[in-house]
Amino acid sequence: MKVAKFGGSSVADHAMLEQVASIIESDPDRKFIVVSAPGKRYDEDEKVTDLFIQLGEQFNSGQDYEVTLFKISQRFQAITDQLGLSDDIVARIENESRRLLRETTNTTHLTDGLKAMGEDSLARILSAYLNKRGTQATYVNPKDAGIIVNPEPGGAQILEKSYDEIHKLTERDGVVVIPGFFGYTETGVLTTFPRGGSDITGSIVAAGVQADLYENFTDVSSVYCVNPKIVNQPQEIHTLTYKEMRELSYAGFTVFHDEALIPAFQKNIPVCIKSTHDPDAEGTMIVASKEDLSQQVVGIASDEGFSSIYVRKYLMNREIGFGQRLLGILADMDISFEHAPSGIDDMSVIIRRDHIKGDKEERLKNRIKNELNADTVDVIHGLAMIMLVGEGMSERLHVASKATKAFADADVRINMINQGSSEVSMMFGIDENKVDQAVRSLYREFFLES
Ligand SMILES: Nc1ncnc2c1ncn2[C@@H]1O[C@H](COP(=O)(O)OP(=O)(O)O)[C@@H](O)[C@H]1O
Ligand SMILES: N[C@@H](CC(=O)OP(=O)(O)O)C(=O)O
Repeated sequence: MKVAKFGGSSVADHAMLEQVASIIESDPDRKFIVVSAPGKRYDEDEKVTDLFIQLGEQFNSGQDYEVTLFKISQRFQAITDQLGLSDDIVARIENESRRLLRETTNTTHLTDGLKAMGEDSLARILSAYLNKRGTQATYVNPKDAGIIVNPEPGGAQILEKSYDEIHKLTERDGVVVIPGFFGYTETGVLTTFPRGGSDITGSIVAAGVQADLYENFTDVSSVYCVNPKIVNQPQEIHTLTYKEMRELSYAGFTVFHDEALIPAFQKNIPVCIKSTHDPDAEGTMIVASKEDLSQQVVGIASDEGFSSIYVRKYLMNREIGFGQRLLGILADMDISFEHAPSGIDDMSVIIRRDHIKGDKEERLKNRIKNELNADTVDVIHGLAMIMLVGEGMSERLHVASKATKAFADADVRINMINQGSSEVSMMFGIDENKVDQAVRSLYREFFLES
């Protein structure tokens, strides 16, 4: 028994949905299907989820939102027309969106309600389409599926007790189609997972029904060792461990959500990343452990948009609790941090740039200066983090020397190195304008040179 999740790129238009239906029908084990909202059909296209977010923002700021609602309806209308389905589904999208706008007084609940409409509608469409083709299928709302989450709008996390409820889905006949990306709180409030969170739903369902395999269908035929948008046709990765994939996803491999590994991992369910365009290709398996650890680095991930808060205070080393108080200010201001390298009289905290938008940066600096009596507080923007990952990274010195050579070859200055507590990764901070040249050089060093 398998769970198959189809991402936004796999359900972007009617032709993709025809392909999705054939993939489902080609394997009777594909019983539980999780879908995203229609994604981009071409580079400049808009994702349906983004359109729904825009709709909510326009409504909240008193702007005209009719054009956006029309765009959304048209997008679904094109799909249902081409698949020969009734107009009811599209009428429902418009009516339900208007009802949400009219009746939802809480802004965050409204945003989540609208955001979920894309996957919810697509699941209804796919289920109707499968039935039209003669394949018995049922749309199951996440509430009926038992997906119960904590009340954190846009950042939901599954509650453990969901799994027993989800397991009851195995009693259902035919194919079960569940919209990804959202669940319900114990008090019945619709709450979405973080962006890209349909991967998380797929993993939760796989854990709940105790699937033999969680197949994640996307627009690439495997996970590559570097982002294919930076290196043309990089080497494919055939097998990864959960640990490796989680590090890589978190550090920039957007192909699979980093929070989607945990549910599958806890129940030891293997994950396979596969291409909707080429479903017979082997794909990438993500498993608990692998025997061959000869490869030191399996992947190089990169991500931009980081800032460093540099704090200097003479005799910081003698001041017990300084780090705790610094991080306490961040926690108090609801800012999460990524890394915190420190020296004798200095400490840097690396955060995501968008955590200190607007006047928050100035407020943060003032608090650090005043409350910690810091000599210097500087915020440096424009940083990128590059992460080398591999369970076989036992000789880390060797990896570090190869990496620093690659940075030097590419004429890229390293601002920060973090060997980290994780035994499987090594992180480098550099100028974000130099990411592509750095990644290409690292790729040459670790994957092309023998
Ligand atoms: N290392 C990588 N291997 C494969 N794809 C990657 C990698 N890093 C980033 N990506 C990007 O992830 C994309 C697939 O993820 P996403 O767009 O979220 O798909 P979906 O719509 O199926 O959820 C690919 O098109 C690719 O550009
Ligand atoms: N549609 C949601 C959730 C999701 O998982 O989408 P995708 O499969 O396109 O990454 C988003 O855009 O965030």
